[in-house]
Amino acid sequence: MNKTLRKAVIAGNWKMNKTPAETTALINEMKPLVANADCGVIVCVPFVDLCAALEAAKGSNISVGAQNCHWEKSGAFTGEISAFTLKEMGVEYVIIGHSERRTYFGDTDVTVNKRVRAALDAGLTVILCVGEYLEQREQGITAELVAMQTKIALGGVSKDELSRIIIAYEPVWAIGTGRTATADQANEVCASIRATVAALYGADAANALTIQYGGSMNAGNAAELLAKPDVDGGLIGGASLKAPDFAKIVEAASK
Ligand SMILES: O=C[C@H](O)COP(=O)(O)O
Repeated sequence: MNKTLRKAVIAGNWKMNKTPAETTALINEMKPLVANADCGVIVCVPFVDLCAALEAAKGSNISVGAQNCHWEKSGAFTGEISAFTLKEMGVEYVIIGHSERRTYFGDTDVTVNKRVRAALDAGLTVILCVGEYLEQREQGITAELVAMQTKIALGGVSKDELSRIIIAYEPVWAIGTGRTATADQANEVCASIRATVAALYGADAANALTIQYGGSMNAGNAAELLAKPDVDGGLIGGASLKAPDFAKIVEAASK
């Protein structure tokens, strides 16, 4: 697989952090620090911060994403937000299937697939998260599990639409724990995801797919992880909330 065909993408997942005013301040701090990036730069902010983020990011190389979307266009779904609403606002990306959604809010492989479908229909680009729990890694079923998550999530997604999919491999045991997968572990699973996608869509499509690693990636370990042949970027939680740290990861991805 030829990594040079793919541009790295660094996405910050702010999770449930930052108010609108804090969003404006953080993006304004980030803008000059990432202005020369030679990689995609995305910030995925809470729904209520999207307006502030879009306004602050205007004219910069920072793109804005949401952290979830519902699969229906509209209707009686209290507390949910549709992909079409996000698109109309000017949002370009949406994270779907994050393990925190799967663990705390009942997202399943099936609803992840429905959300992916809706996001693509609305014209968004999806950051699709897959990954295993520690027990599953210890059982030796990581590759199978991640392949299954990937296959179900991509059900009904065409080869053309795959160009609007980024997959983020996030081992659940490495999220917010400070315990990072080794670069070899991250690369091994990213490569297995690419093989799954190759079996579904062919080698060319798989070779063009951006596959990120997420799970305690930070300014100190990013370069080693990003140097691996199948790791094409990062989905960053904690370290994306500090502009200098996020900028260092972006710099590591730009080399
Ligand atoms: O979406 C981001 C991941 O959950 C990683 O979070 P973290 O960098 O805080 O471990």
